[in-house]
Amino acid sequence: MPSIDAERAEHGPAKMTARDVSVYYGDKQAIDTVSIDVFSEYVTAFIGPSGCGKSTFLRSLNRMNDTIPSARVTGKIALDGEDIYDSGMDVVQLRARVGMVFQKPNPFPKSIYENIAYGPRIHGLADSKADLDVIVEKSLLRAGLWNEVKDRLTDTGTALSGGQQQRLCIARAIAVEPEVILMDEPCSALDPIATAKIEELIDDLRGNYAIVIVTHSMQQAARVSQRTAFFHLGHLVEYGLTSDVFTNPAEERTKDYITGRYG
Ligand SMILES: Nc1ncnc2c1ncn2[C@@H]1O[C@H](COP(=O)(O)OP(=O)(O)OP(=O)(O)O)[C@@H](O)[C@H]1O
Repeated sequence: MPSIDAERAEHGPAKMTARDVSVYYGDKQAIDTVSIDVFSEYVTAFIGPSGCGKSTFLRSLNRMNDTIPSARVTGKIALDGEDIYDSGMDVVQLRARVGMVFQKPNPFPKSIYENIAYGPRIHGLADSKADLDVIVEKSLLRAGLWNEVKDRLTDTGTALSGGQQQRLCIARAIAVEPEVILMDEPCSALDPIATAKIEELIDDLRGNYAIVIVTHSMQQAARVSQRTAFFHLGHLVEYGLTSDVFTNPAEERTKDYITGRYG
């Protein structure tokens, strides 16, 4: 496993750090004292058997768990060194900086244009309609969707194919200039061709963001990520270079999982 000091020397400080993070739903503990550093310009994959807490931990990184009344987070999570659970943290602003893409594409029931324009408008990123037009075009271009939708920007986003809807959701996240993009099984509702397009897109985007992806597919983790974190029963068992985790795991439990012994 590459040391965090080596990562810092290469990439500067971690974009996000979690220290001794535990997450509870009522009395039930779903995540147990997880510490991890996430770096810009990397795709970090969270893998592990169903129910091990991957999504729970992912959601704690932009306080999406706040929307679940029974959920409680302890420990410390920082973005650029700033505690995201501090009472002074603006959660709307945090979720723009740490964007999220969900398992099921969830465009707003509005036009393609409006799906992208909404965030930049409420975050004051555009002074004029012309500015907004530029943001919409740039975001759709970056998400690899512009050519497919440029002549139908007023059509409703929900009329697009599943893969296009997911790229629209990625464009929507990008439009508010995030630093981190969290993706919770972003391809699980898509066919193999749409999945391949999203994977290509993740690779294209990686240079500009810290990307964290939860995936059930070890092949996908191996294809898209440079770092892999293996979770089991709420614990972070192993975190390291994807190539090491898949070819030479340090922990027996990781080996059992990647060789298909459980999961
Ligand atoms: N809203 C919730 N209320 C109560 N318990 C929950 C809630 N969401 C998740 N859990 C529980 O927390 C544990 C971790 O769930 P989580 O969805 O984070 O795991 P996961 O690894 O992402 O699973 P999967 O791969 O199946 O999506 C599970 O035992 C689950 O039942």
